[in-house]
Amino acid sequence: MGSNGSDPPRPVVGITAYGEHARYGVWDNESVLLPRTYPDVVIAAGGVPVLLPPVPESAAAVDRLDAVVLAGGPDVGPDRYGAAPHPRTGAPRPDRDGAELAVLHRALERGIPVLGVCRGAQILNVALGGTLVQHVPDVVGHSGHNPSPGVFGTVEVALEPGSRVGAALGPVATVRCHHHQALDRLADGLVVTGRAADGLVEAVERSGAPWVVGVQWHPEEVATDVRLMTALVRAAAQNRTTAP
Ligand SMILES: N[C@@H](CCC(=O)NCCCC(=O)O)C(=O)O
Repeated sequence: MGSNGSDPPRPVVGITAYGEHARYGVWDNESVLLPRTYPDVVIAAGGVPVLLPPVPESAAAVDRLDAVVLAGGPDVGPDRYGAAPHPRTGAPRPDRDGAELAVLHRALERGIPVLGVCRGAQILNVALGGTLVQHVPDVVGHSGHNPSPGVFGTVEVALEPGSRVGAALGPVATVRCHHHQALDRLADGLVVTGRAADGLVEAVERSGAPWVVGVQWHPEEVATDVRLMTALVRAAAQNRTTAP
């Protein structure tokens, strides 16, 4: 039941989190972390956020969720897509790779909506058999995708009419980006629905139900624009009413 006692319950959205060493309060230890912007944008879109730590048990938590957000984060291990590491690829994070791949596969099995953000779009492509460009400047230069550490670039993206991102955002979106990798060979079952002017893939989706979208940009970085997250939460609510 919703907060006023009569509305339908708000969709519960699991968000995958970082496992990082961190210092805060009295703590100086391994921590489960996520920028606050992620839960805030889920709440603003009408969902209830829960964190999914980078542990195998997070896949079991998917059975209690209505939707999943695969958050941004470190580089996906190249072994996950059959490549040798590029010198600029970050240190492997097998715990997070393994947990997110398991979360995603369980979400797809259950048929609940998924939004992959930046690394999350890359995980989506790798999970379904695609590959990644390991260092964008090798291909097109950074062109605003990754200006400097801690700074998000501004990129204009052309979106396919009739796609899920096009329906949510219109034909062109100006987005915030921070990535040095990108989608390369597209996985079977994914279609490109958004590209930057330099040709980099910025958005992909699976056709048909459920709602499965990956974006190379960061919708959670623009608190005033919750349209994409709202599309995810609406799809989750719709899915709950139609699921067997
Ligand atoms: N590592 C990948 C993914 C980009 C991404 O998710 N960026 C946001 C967070 C970055 C971080 O935590 O280091 C890439 O750079 O392409």
